[in-house]
Parts: sequence; C-alpha cells; structure tokens
Amino acid sequence: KTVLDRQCWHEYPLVTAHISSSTDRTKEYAFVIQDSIHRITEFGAPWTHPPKCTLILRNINDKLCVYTSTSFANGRGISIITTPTIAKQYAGLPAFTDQSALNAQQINEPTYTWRASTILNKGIGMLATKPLVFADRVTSYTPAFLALLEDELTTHEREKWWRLAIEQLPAQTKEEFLGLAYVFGDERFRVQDIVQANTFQVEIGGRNHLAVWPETSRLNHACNPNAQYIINTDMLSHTVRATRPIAEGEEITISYTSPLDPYSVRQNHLRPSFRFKCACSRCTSHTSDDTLSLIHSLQAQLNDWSASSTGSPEMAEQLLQLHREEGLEGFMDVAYGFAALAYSAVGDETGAVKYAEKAKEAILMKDGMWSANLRIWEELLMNVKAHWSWRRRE
Ligand SMILES: C[S@@+](CC[C@H](N)C(=O)[O-])C[C@H]1O[C@@H](n2cnc3c(N)ncnc32)[C@H](O)[C@@H]1O
Repeated sequence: KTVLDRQCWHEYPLVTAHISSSTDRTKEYAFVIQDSIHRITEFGAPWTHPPKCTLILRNINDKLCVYTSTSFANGRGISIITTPTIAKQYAGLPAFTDQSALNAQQINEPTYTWRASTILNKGIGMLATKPLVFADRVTSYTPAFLALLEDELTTHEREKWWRLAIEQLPAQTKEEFLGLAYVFGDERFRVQDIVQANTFQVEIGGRNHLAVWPETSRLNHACNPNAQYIINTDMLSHTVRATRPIAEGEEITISYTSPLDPYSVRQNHLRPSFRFKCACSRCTSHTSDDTLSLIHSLQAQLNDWSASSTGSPEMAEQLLQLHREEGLEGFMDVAYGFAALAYSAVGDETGAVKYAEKAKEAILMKDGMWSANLRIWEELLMNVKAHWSWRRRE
C-alpha cells in the first residue's frame, strides 16, 4: 500500500470519491500492459491510437481502455481511460464532432488576463495581468486527461495505464501535464500524484471521471476566491471567470472545497488531499466561523414561512452583505434567491425581480445553464404576482 491508496480526490463540487486499491498482488500481474496480449477494441476516428484495455473489472462489469486522440482540439490532444461504451459517448460529444464550436466559444484560446508566477508558500499561481471585473473570462480549456473513477485497480496497475495515456499525448501537452504540481512526491506514482493535486470530477456517460485541465491547474485555492469555474460536459471545457473585481497583479484563486463549510471542515479536506494549510484571510480570521453561523441562521429565518416568521428584506440585505464581506461573491446564488423571495413576500415586485435575476446570473456562473435551480427563478420572473411567495409575509 502506498500513501495514494488512502487519499481522496477533490470532493467538491461532486460527491466524495475515495480511491482505494486492491492489494491482491496476483491480480496486479494479470493486468500488466503487454502489447502482445492487449485487447484492441473498436478503433477508428476520433481515436488515433488503437485502444489498449484491461481485463473486465468486476465492479464496473466492463473493461477500461486507453483512448487517445492526438488531433483533438486542433492538435492539443486528449487521453481518456474509460469503458468502450462511454468512449463512444465521448466520441459523439460536440467537443469531438464540432471543432468549429470549440473555436466559436474561444475554448483553448489565450485570454491574456493572467500569467503564471511563483507565489510565496504556494508554488506557482496565477496573477491577473490587467484589472478584471465580474464575469471576465480567465481561462477556458479542454482537458488533457480523463480517467473513469474506479477503486479496483491497484495503485501500481493504475499508474501503468495512466502513464500510457499520458505517453500517447502530443509532446507539448504531455510536457505540460508532467510539469504540473504533485502532492506526495513518490516518483513511482507520479501520474496519479499529479492527478491528485490537479483533478476535478466530471460526470460523463453516468460515471464520474477525474479530469485534468493543465493551464487551469495553476489556480491556487482560497476560501474567499475571486474566481469561479464551470465545466461544460458537451465541450469538455473548464471555464474560469472573475466573481468580483480583481486588480492587476492580484492572485486569481478558486475554491477547492465548499467555502460555506466551517474552518475545520475546510481544512480537514484540504490538508490530507493537498497537503497545505490554507492561510487565506478567512482561515486566519477569528470571526469567520461566527459569520458563517450568522449566515446560516439568517438563511433559516428567511426560509421560515410560518405565520410567526421574522424573515424580511432587511434580513436578506444583511445576508447578502455578509457574503460580500466574507469574499463569497461566487457563492451568492442561494442568498440572492432568499432576497427575491423576501421582497416578493412583502409585495415589492422591483426587489423580487432584481434579486431573482441576480440568482439566475449566479447559478449560471456556478452551475451552468443545465441547473434545475434556474427554473425556480424563471418561474418567479414570469409573473411575480402569481408566485406562491407573493405577499406571503404582509
Ligand atoms: C492545483 S495545484 C495549484 C498550482 C500549484 N501551486 C502549482 O505550483 O502548480 C494545487 C497545489 O497547489 C498548492 N496550493 C494551492 N492552493 C494553496 C494555498 N492556498 N496555500 C498553499 N498551497 C496551495 C498545493 O500544493 C496544492 O497541492
């Protein structure tokens, strides 16, 4: 067993995913990659290498194969470790079938908004090269590597397959990937270590996959981040935007964990997963957890629709203000929603519409156009006076 056996991957925004590995050494040898025995599965466009596959894995009831396309995204390339069925779904995504859509959305194009720089105690980070405002795009890229999340291969086996996936990438993409940060420093498991430090989870074909977007990987963490990311599963793109004004030279950060969790929960995720102790202003403040408690208490009062409810627009404004003071601008969708309802509940159509629009904007930025929560606010915006919350607290 190695340290990697016990680590978990990024658990935000998706569910906790513990990677554990079999210690059955006999099984390990059964999976050794040998060209003479590799199983070639369906081969053809968009894949530029014959897929090499494991035997059937018990838990997923299928084999995993390495699929590489060196021509993907104008030659940027991509390697995916997944089942043959899911590989077909990948191949049908607009990211593969419609290069013009990638170009039209300016995915993989430089934004000239940041530069990589060494940051004290944080390794490399990203600094703004010009002042940015809310919603300005920082990065938008396709991934270099994706791997179906499984807990059946041993760490040794997994490393062999993942290395093959990286080896097959175009030289520049491979070099960028191998130059990324890692957490534990054990050369034998370098590819898994890089993924440990840089992965996001994405659901494709009903299965969680770990994914690495090399450029985006230089974003460090803060519990009061000034940027937010969104993953588009059609384009396989990871896009980062500013959530508040960012000054030239300021570090651009995202959150690796839920910033609405208390200090201990945040640190308990960051320390074992990434081996750093967050020292952002919220983590060094003595009052940040108290503010979080106040935020949760205000939300509970605003969510009380009984006859004795004390929820009010003033309370909603205080909730919004606390989010701004804590640097949680990228996580205000719920607070905006409560504000829309609080204004609607006292018959203030202007306030209700203003904040329902803001809630929509915040959801789009954080969860994307597929979020079911958008419908909630679209329904209110269609006719505030017909909404269940209208004049509920008058
Ligand atoms: C996704 S990488 C970020 C870029 C990385 N700093 C680099 O040099 O490439 C994640 C790693 O960066 C470091 N890191 C990220 N945020 C940090 C922070 N707030 N404080 C200290 N280290 C941090 C940790 O070593 C973590 O494992």
